[in-house]
Amino acid sequence: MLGASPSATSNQCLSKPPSISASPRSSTSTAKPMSLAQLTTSLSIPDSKSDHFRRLMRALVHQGIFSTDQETQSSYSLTPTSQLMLPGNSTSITQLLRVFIDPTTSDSAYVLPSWLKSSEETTKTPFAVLHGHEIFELADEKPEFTKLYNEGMASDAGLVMDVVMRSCRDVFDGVESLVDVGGGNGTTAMTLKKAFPEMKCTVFDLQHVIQDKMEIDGVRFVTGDFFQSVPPASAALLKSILHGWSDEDCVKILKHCKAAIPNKDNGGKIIIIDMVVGAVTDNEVNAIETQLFSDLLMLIAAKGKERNESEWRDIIFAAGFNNYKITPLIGLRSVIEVYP
Ligand SMILES: C[S@@+](CC[C@H](N)C(=O)[O-])C[C@H]1O[C@@H](n2cnc3c(N)ncnc32)[C@H](O)[C@@H]1O
Ligand SMILES: O=c1cc(-c2ccc(O)c(O)c2)oc2c(O)c(O)ccc12
Repeated sequence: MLGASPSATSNQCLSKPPSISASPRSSTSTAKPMSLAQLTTSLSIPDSKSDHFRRLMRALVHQGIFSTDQETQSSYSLTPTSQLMLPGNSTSITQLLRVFIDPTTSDSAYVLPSWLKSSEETTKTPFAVLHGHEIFELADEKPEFTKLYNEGMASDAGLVMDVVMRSCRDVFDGVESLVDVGGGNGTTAMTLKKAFPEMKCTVFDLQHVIQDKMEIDGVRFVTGDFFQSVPPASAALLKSILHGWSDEDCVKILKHCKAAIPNKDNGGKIIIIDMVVGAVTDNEVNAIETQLFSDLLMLIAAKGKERNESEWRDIIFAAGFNNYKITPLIGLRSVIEVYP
């Protein structure tokens, strides 16, 4: 994928054509469409491979990664999709895409056929069958992959929190303190702290993710295990957590979150940011298809699943909550506010 390739960073003049405005962050750069010759030169592709490269671009145009003028097909521009892959941008998801295409993740898919047929491998994911460890247990053996994974999740947080802050920041209004459960490197909590300076923000995650961080930009870091307990706060945030766990595990995590927040009369709430399969705001066919592929990723790399509303309702009520409200965001995710 050109935009995601480290060698494509010289491709800067493809950034942000003025005609394309669907980037989540509006751009001030003046990007121009590029001809095939300009592209092959800047990507160091020899003339002998120019036509091979043109065929790759043709397929990427068909996929919506680039656009081209219909008549001459002589120049290529970025689309909203490829704008999300530009390096050095706080809403770039290049690092997340690198996690998906890394052989550590993608090779697990090849285990799926034998895994499905085996009655023994019900407690391990295809990922663990291949690597001997689940994804969060690889820090010692594959530190490079764990680093990539944590950076990938942070890049997802950069994009999704940008959308959340633009479309439903009121979800966080009046929240005095918040614990970001499984909050990774703190990207989400830092975005919230910037937007709500009065909010006391805590990131809660495993030792190997947080290491010796104590406090950064007013955000506190606490090490622990959400299957044991969750630090107290007025609200608990679960972003891209529950999709990675079985219904039983989700109920356990949600119960620990419920114990961490004030009761019904005192205004506690849980804020879940995850996919609700079928709850999409636009371009339904593509969005649902991508949600279903994300569900397959959860099948190979995690013990979880992407849930539809009825599946979310079941785990929310099983954990003892009384009420919830779903707000779909642009893209694939929804915000689910959950009340005791
Ligand atoms: C898919 S990532 C999501 C990270 C972050 N919430 C985000 O959306 O960018 C899942 C996170 O859960 C953390 N995690 C996994 N198991 C955990 C546990 N038992 N207790 C606390 N955190 C855990 C992982 O280390 C990782 O940071
Ligand atoms: O490989 C994974 C990928 C993701 C993931 C996160 C945010 C996204 O936007 C997304 O599209 C995928 O989440 C995981 C997870 O939550 C696990 O527990 C285990 C593995 C994964």
